[in-house]
Amino acid sequence: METPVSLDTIRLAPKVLLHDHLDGGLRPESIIDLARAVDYRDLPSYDVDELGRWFHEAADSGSLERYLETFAHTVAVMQTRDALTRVAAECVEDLADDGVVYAEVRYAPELFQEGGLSLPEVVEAVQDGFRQGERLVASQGKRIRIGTLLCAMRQNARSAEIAELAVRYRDVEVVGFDIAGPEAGFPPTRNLDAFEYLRQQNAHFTIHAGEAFGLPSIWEALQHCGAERLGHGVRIVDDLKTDADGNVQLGRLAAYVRDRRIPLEMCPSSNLQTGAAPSIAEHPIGVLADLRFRVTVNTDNRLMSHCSMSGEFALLHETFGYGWSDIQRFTVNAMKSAFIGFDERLEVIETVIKPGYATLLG
Ligand SMILES: O=c1[nH]cnc2c1ncn2[C@H]1C[C@H](O)[C@@H](CO)O1
Ligand SMILES: [Zn+2]
Repeated sequence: METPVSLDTIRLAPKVLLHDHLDGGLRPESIIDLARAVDYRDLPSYDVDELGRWFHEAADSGSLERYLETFAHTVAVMQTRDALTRVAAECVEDLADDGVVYAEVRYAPELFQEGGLSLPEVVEAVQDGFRQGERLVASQGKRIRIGTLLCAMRQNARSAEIAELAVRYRDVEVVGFDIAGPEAGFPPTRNLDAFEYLRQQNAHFTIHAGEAFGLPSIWEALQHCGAERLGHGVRIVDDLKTDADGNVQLGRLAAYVRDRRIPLEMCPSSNLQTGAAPSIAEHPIGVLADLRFRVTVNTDNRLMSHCSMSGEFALLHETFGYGWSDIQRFTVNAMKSAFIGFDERLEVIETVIKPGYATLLG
């Protein structure tokens, strides 16, 4: 018998997450602990519930720039080796608790040097935390694997250095690179040398594009920079036209994205907060999934958007009526689009995802 789809049953389903920011997913209680440890006095509240609410409300601003301002507090308490390791380990535990079996978690190493850490020290502290978290989860009989993406911030000029760092740590689960931060005024083409280097090294990268800025940003990310995936990419809907008979026509860029199976890392709750989509019912994920773009579902920032993978799927189930076969398709799409090896992706699809959904489908 088919298991009914609900938040609780979605939590049991194996899920794959490609777009989650380490500094956007801290537990409010850990932020308070870490702030006390380093005597950081600027948190808006030292009460766990109130602080959680503050992040969600402050990020609910309708603007990417204001959304990003809330990261000042999480970044401030992540300036030591121990803090980075703890935050990374807790991230793994929280994702595994939610039924995530593979996740690519990203962060910008350049933001964590205020306490004197070198870039390699930052990366090693986070990798230690991910491995600790994976071991803990395995000892509880659950399975999760974490790949890391290193981000360079668009507004800084350190992308070449961060790209080199990603390549240096590629054999210890740093699986790719990204650029993040404010989109308007910082086109991805400012980082061409980094992308050129990554391509020469056969390394993988995704680019935040088409979130706060439209089609030109997506076009540049793909055709100038060579991005393999798009972070968000929601504005690709601007290249769809509905004709008089109600048929949707794809413009050249949208057709390219669909034909080449370019993965869209869509983050519904985050998009509502930054104003990239007006409401969940009008979120482009509906039409893009109908048109069979390679859509994936992601959290972006679990703290700021007060969300989880299971919560995002529950929201989509309520809004668009998606059932297990749709959730499985999004999950397989994500696993196919991961930056780990083909054989490793296949293994997760065949041994974890397909059997998991077969059980739920009954
Ligand atoms: O949705 C986003 N768009 C652009 N940048 C973002 C988004 N969410 C988080 N960031 C930024 C803030 C973090 O400090 C940085 C690295 O994780 O990435
Ligand atoms: Zn993001």
